[in-house]
Amino acid sequence: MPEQGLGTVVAVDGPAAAGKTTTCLALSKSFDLRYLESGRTYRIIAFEALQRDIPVENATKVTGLCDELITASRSVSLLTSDRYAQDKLRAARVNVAVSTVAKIAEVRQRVTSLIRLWAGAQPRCVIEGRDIGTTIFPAATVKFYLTAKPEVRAMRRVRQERAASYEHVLDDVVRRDEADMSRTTSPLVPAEDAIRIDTTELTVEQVLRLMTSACRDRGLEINR
Ligand SMILES: Nc1ncnc2c1ncn2[C@@H]1O[C@H](COP(=O)(O)OP(=O)(O)O)[C@@H](O)[C@H]1O
Ligand SMILES: Nc1ccn([C@H]2C[C@H](O)[C@@H](COP(=O)(O)OP(=O)(O)O)O2)c(=O)n1
Repeated sequence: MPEQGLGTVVAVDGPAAAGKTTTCLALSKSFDLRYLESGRTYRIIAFEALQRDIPVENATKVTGLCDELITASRSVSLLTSDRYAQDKLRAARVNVAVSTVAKIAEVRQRVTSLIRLWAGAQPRCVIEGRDIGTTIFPAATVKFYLTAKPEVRAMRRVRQERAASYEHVLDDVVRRDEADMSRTTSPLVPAEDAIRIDTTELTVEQVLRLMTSACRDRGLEINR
């Protein structure tokens, strides 16, 4: 059982620009939790595939690349590698390629193992992604599923990345929602026991109040 002996895990899942990173970083400070952005690893694999002209549809080649990256970074370090600039991992072409990479079951298995290994070494952590509360840590201490209307999420991302075109960002958000929710392996769905928060009409502070209160109810001790 991968979850045996695990410390506190707060799982935060949901679609793009629902507010996962913002709230995870705040919870990480408030409750002294180590933070992991799991989507970054899928982005690194997609980015490297594009750099090396590996077709992202080729599951065998992408899985081979994934193994190579894991070996080169000595296992879990791939998850937290600072070799990759944020703007490169968030480029439009990576946004497109990452959905295909994230569908590959063998890649998901490897990333899942890395995340479990990483979390096993942390006394307390908060992890954001798409399948943290469903597949990776079904027995997480607290699970959140954040969402918001696609139009609102796209507008947030436009402001965040100073993107030129709202239409392009909305198309990407809707396309990734569809890809993440419809894939066979670990699709994006709320865990049955996740606390669902629709952030469409809530401020970050309001969302954080709900999340903080739920964490305290589950026995997490606040830092400050
Ligand atoms: N409830 C909210 N209201 C307004 N803006 C928000 C809210 N939650 C997040 N944001 C903003 O939306 C953008 C995307 O949020 P982020 O936390 O990166 O989303 P995710 O990690 O789910 O992709 C950021 O600029 C963030 O400040
Ligand atoms: N646990 C995860 C995390 C991300 N993914 C995939 C699906 C997502 O569209 C991409 C990118 O995730 P990321 O969290 O960086 O995306 P956003 O910041 O929410 O836009 O990776 C996944 O399949 N499983």
